[in-house]
Amino acid sequence: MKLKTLLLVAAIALLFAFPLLVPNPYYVHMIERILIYSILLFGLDIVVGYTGQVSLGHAGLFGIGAYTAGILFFKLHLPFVLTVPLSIAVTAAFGGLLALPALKVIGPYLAMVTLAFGTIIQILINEMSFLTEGPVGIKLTKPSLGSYVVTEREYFWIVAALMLIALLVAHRTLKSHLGRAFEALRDSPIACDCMGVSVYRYKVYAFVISAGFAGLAGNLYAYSEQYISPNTYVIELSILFLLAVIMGGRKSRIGSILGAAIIVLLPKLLDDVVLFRQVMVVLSVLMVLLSGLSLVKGLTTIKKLLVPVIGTIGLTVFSFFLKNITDWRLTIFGCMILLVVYYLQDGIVGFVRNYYAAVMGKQSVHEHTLVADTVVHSDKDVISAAQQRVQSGPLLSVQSILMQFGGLKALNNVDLTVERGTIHGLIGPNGSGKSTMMNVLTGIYVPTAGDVVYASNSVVGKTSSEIALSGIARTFQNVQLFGEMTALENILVGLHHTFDSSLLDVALHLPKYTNEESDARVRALGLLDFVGLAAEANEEARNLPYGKQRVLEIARALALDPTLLLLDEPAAGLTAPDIKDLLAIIQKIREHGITIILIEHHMDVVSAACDTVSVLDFGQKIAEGKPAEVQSNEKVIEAYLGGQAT
Ligand SMILES: Nc1ncnc2c1ncn2[C@@H]1O[C@H](COP(=O)(O)OP(=O)(O)OP(=O)(O)O)[C@@H](O)[C@H]1O
Repeated sequence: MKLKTLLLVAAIALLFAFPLLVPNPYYVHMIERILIYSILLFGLDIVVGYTGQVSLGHAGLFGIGAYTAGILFFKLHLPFVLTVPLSIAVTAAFGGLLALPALKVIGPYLAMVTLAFGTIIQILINEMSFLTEGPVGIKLTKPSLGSYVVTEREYFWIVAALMLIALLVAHRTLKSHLGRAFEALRDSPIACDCMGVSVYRYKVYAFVISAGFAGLAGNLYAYSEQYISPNTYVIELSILFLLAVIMGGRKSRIGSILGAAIIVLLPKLLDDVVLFRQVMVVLSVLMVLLSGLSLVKGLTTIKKLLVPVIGTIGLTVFSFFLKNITDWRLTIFGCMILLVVYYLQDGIVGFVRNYYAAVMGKQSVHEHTLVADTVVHSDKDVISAAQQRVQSGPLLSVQSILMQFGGLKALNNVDLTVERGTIHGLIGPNGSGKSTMMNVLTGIYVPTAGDVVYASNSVVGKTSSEIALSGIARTFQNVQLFGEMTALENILVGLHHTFDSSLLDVALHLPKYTNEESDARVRALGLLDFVGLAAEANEEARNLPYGKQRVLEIARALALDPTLLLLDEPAAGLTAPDIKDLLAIIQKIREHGITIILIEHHMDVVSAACDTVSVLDFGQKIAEGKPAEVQSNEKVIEAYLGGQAT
């Protein structure tokens, strides 16, 4: 930790000393460009790396930031201190606009729509000459502070300072509940909504915050170049930004800076054949050394290394036959991108991180540390049922529910009453409509007809996140964890509702946020302990054994402070000892006054846990009663045996 701080201080000192150490304005300007692009990439990484959305519209946002600065400077003569916040605000507003398609479409469709957004912005800049001066462009001077116009060197320092502030804000945001919400919506949008974290809202937040960074970068770029024109903000630039995030390494600020350096320096490198040869020789030597080490440590096979090693050495040898690199620039660039994207899918930072972890024989290193002096909490503290608004009467009343998919009635006129504090089993053969019922109760499906009354209020028509926040939590038949997040972070997403901090609280680390964060971490650890997963707190959820993933899902659901907990086949795929532990956990949950609906195929689990059981068959309720009664019911036996019972 100390070494890390020392390195950071040294890097910052070196950054500020750079214009003094290397006074050549060409190099100062080049580093300045890297810093500006880094700011944009911090933002783009929020959208691409964290929320998993594609954006080819960021060159357009960059242009909006630059033109806001240019227009305010040129038309209104506003000072730098005003154009900076205005560029951020205007671009953030456009980011909200760009978010709208992301709410409707995903993947290649989103790429197309954001690409169209970028193109429209460029055309508008070109055509709206009355505001933007069209193709002629706008000339600016370096910013002035009062009557004093800053020098090139001083401007570099301003950019460096703003880049560090942007870095800090991005880092803090992404390590907070906001960043966890962004990651959660990428890994499992359904689970995210069912944890009370609205996918809709957080997608918009991600685009707006990301655009704010693009706005700042655009503003600084305008003053840096002192001239802006529409042909800078083209689609190629958006693609380059996207490549920078991927090559540098997504979900990493260092990755963004590396990515920015690559896209600024690579064209220069490909201009100078001698420099290119030198860099390729160094790369080849590094490649051979690292490959040798990997083989010795048994981390990879010769077969896997063959193409990248031969490719790099081949490119190096090829460079010595080149007299002029200009004609080959695009081809070499393409080859490099192919090699990096294909072989370093986690980017350079991801590769280094994984390689280091593998060589050191450790699991991927997580920066999250456990709260040092964790107070040992009683179960009462970590588990608390949501406020029950109505204390008498059934907790849940499902009234004549019809759920139709085309001609198929997955639920056909089903009534269900769940009493408070009970465990209510829901069983039935495959395809009988049990999961459909869960989806109706949690707002994933809106029923064709009928009503669902929970704690005296109808939940039909409410969104999944609204229903979750009203106290209905669930687990999923196919585990829906946030795979790239640790067990602790998964629970923290469940505790999202305990946060009230704004972006400002997070960015400034105000006590409101730091208190909420440390309280949530203590509670998350308590919940992990409750289900016996305290030792796995820092393990990525996707690396946990299946049985542990299932109980982690239960702990995450408990984080929501539910009054009603829906467990969808929690024993599926579990070993006999795991099932025993699961039963103990279910009993403990019940002791805390939480009502449970349990879908289960294991009849021994149902018999052991449930007070009442309802049986569905072909979307209809065919029986209801105590487990023993239901099991001996003729209709139930017939349904399970497919009509062969006599
Ligand atoms: N989104 C959907 N679109 C079309 N049909 C659906 C949809 N969801 C469920 N169904 C159909 O509804 C019926 C009930 O499915 P459901 O998953 O609720 O059954 P289940 O009792 O949970 O089964 P299992 O025990 O196998 O999970 C099935 O015929 C299923 O194919």
